[in-house]
Amino acid sequence: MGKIFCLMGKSSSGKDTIFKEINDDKDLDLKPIVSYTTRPKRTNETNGVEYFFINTDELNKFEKENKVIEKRVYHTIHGDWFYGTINDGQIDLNKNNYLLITTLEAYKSLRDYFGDDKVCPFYIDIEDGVRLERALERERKQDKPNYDELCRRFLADNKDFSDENLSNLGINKLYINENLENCINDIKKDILNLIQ
Ligand SMILES: Nc1ncnc2c1ncn2[C@@H]1O[C@H](COP(=O)(O)OP(=O)(O)OP(=O)(O)O)[C@@H](O)[C@H]1O
Repeated sequence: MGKIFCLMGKSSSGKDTIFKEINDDKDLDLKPIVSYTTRPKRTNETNGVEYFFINTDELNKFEKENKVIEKRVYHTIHGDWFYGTINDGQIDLNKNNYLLITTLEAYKSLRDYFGDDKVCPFYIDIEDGVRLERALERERKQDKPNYDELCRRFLADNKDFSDENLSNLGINKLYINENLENCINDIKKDILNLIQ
């Protein structure tokens, strides 16, 4: 039976960067689970790669069809942005192992839905000062940098990913993303052990 590997971490901890490398690794041969969001696409993002970008009507349609495995809402300064995992036919644990970026809440929902032997957490961490610098550098490159949202998310993430929340979910291993290559290698090694 396949497994679902969940990459988690605060904003700008490096999830997207690490996801791309792990996803490209031929030895691991993981299939990506692409989440859905109603937030606007960033300049360098592609629909169906980082996320499927949908509107709230499309999300409501999935709900009516009972296809929403989990969803969360963020009350941003631009209104509510939804993120979620949709049972759209992407996931078949008889055939593949999967990789996705997710939140603690979503990890818990996935674990409840598929079972905790199938859903494995990979929590990425980096010192807050470094994370803020990386977030700012990334935001500056956007067509319309949104520094208010960057600050809101930075503060919100520190609550969402508190030590207490992590320990309540039994997540006690952190993958420190100081040196990208080392962090990726640690994650790859542990995933390989879990799928062999
Ligand atoms: N080890 C690293 N060293 C230096 N820069 C890094 C490292 N890891 C990631 N970055 C850079 O930090 C920024 C944030 O990384 P990334 O976009 O992957 O984070 P994220 O966790 O997916 O963020 P978000 O949840 O906000 O989308 C990017 O510009 C990325 O290139």
